[in-house]
Amino acid sequence: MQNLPGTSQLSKINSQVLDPRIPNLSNLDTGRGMMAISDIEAGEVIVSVPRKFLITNDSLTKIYGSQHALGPHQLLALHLVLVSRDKQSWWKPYMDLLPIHFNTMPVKYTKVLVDHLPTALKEQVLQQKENIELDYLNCIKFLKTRNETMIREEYEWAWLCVNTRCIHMTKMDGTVKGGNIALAPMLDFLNHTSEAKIESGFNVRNQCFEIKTLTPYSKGEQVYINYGPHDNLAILKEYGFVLSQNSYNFVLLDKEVWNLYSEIESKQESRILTVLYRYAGDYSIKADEISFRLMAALRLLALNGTTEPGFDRRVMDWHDVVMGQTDLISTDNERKALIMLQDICKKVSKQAKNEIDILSTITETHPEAEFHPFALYFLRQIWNESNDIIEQTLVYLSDKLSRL
Ligand SMILES: C[S@@+](CC[C@H](N)C(=O)[O-])C[C@H]1O[C@@H](n2cnc3c(N)ncnc32)[C@H](O)[C@@H]1O
Repeated sequence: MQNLPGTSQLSKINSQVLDPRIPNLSNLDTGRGMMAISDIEAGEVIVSVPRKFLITNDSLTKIYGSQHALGPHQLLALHLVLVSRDKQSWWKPYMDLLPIHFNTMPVKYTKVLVDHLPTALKEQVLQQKENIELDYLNCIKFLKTRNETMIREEYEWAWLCVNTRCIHMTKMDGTVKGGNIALAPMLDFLNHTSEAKIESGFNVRNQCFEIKTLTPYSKGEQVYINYGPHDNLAILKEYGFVLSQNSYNFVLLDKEVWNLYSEIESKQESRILTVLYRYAGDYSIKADEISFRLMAALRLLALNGTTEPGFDRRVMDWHDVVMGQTDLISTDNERKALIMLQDICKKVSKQAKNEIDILSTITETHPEAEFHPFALYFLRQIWNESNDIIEQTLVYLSDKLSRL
């Protein structure tokens, strides 16, 4: 990949092409990326894109006017579709460098793989698909006013370009918070690691969008930015890849905990849910952590029956633990809560192992199915990571129970 002449003021980073057709499933396969061409110190600005090269909502309003109901993501995607049709466009060198497919993103998976996405991810992916469709229909309405049209595939490609490459415009001096999304050519060739520490924003003094690295790099190393504190499920959904090591990974156990609630609450009135109120949902485990909310919910579920005498007293004890005034409600309650979690983990581990087995033979059981090899690799990794977290939690639980 060549630097786009004049589109950025890159000083010490250059770009490198890795052929996307050659499957290389190693940690380093990030597609195209930026490389340090000399040592870079912490605190240096690594990329600086002048305002006139940013594709922002403001710049698009100058082209398309403001008499439309399109949001920034919708309009940026529509703009990419229209510009990609213009073979004489000044932006052609940039357009030619945009990805040609997004087949590693779950939203593009065929049913054979979608059926094996973790439930929470599957729901989010279906929602993303619906968002793309709604945005497409809105843009079609707008195009009709200009006697133009476009096909779904064109728009989906452009929508995903924006999703995976946009920046959030905030001023570097912090005067404007929230900001807006925009495309910043060249800067969007920087890949992600969770180790990278950066500061970014629009510098009002020089009218450039800048990224400053707080991590030093040596000549020849790939330079990274940080897309945010995302676990691999979120990275896969939004960007179509996974990190080989990701300390943000977690397993969500909401469905399993709600099942326990419904078993209890179907027999009695919903007193537990009333008590739970601020701790409802978001029950997760990480490799070395059981979330506070999850333990709070399980301890409540482990209180003896809501209709049995003394329930209100026991709920007060539960409140004391939640407020950090005491560690345990009682040894019996703690044991019950941990055993509940152990049962949940065993069930979820069985499901994860089953998915890993199915995915390991899916190319033989579904020879007709078409999918990108990375898509299958990423999906297997997601399940393996979940299983590792669950197994580590099971080891922790059995140790903890043996010492209670
Ligand atoms: C902003 S673009 C970065 C440039 C991109 N590599 C390219 O070739 O155009 C974001 C995309 O880069 C890829 N990517 C970024 N960081 C990555 C990483 N650590 N590992 C693998 N792919 C990565 C993903 O495909 C993601 O959707």
